[in-house]
Amino acid sequence: MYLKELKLLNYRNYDSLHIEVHPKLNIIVGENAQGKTNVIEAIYLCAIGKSFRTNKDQELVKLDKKQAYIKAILEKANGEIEIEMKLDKEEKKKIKVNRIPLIKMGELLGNLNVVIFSPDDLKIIKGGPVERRRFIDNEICQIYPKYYYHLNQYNRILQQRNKLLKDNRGKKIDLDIWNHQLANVGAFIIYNRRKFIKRIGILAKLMHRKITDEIESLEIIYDSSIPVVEKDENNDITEKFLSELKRTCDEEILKKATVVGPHRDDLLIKINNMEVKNYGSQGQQRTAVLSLKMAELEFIKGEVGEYPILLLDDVMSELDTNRQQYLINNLKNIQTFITTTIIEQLKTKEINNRIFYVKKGEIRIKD
Ligand SMILES: Nc1ncnc2c1ncn2[C@@H]1O[C@H](COP(=O)(O)OP(=O)(O)OP(=O)(O)O)[C@@H](O)[C@H]1O
Repeated sequence: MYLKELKLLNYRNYDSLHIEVHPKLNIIVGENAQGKTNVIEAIYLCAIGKSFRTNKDQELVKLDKKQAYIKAILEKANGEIEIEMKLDKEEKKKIKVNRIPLIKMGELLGNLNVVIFSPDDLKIIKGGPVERRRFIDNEICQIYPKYYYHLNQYNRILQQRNKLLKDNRGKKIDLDIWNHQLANVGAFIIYNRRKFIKRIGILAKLMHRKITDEIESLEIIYDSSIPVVEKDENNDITEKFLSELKRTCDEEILKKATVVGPHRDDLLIKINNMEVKNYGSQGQQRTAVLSLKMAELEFIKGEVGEYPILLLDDVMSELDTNRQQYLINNLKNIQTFITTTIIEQLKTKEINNRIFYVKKGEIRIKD
């Protein structure tokens, strides 16, 4: 799949923008704070329905305006798709796909697939478990909308269950109905996360071996708070989840919160058997993220039959020449958007590309 056109009105620092983009490589160049990431963000928004920088839609609307509008036209194997989004400072955003208004946000997922790689992604390695859970959930939601609905449902049940634990101030309460609901939906989440991590883990291991000339072995393991084993199906996980809830009931009354479940799970990321978070050098941490991102591209291709669009926000300068070259060499069939402050750094001569020069929310094109 690839993006053909992007239109923005009153979006961030853009009054009005209409660009036709290159099916392969698009380089967005400009000094700091000119509007490069804003373009990437608008594309991401059309894929996921929310920004990767903020949860507040009103921040996306130009400061002195009430509404913003985004239109993206894409080409996919089975035809053209038009995604339109209206953002309002006072109302919920409205989305149309091929001119049909969407009723639920989840309906947007799967129309446009993207993989984003920005300096913030180092948080997948260095940040807390919440960052790693966010990474897994975002990826699975993109290709499996049913997961998105289950995740929302799990969070609602969890919130209500935690509220009951809080309101009861340390007294014993009967949570049986809640336990069954939580375990059922939670098992679906754990099952799918493990399946995803297993697949992406194999791909990332391959990528990492190639990038490091066979020197390093990358391993990614789903570390669940429920003692699941390889062969466990959904039902087995539900049973184990229920018995863990029983086992931890005194602890949760004391802590007034649910202490086991997918909301407490994590990922272990290891290089040559050592956790990268604690023992990896900066370079190893960056390479591990690069391997993960390359794996995501292949994973989505395997799932949906087409490569997603790759958004590289300000990461080229963070990679050494070898890593940059590896990345560029592997992008030949993938539409890519790169933001950079210095065009000279990019050695992309062998690939057809279009260069966009950004200055104060205006874009000039050079082919
Ligand atoms: N809602 C808004 N209304 C008007 N301007 C905005 C809004 N949100 C952000 N901006 C402006 O957009 C600019 C930042 O754009 P962007 O994040 O795309 O920068 P960039 O070119 O990627 O910069 P850098 O190289 O520093 O990452 C800033 O000048 C900021 O003031």
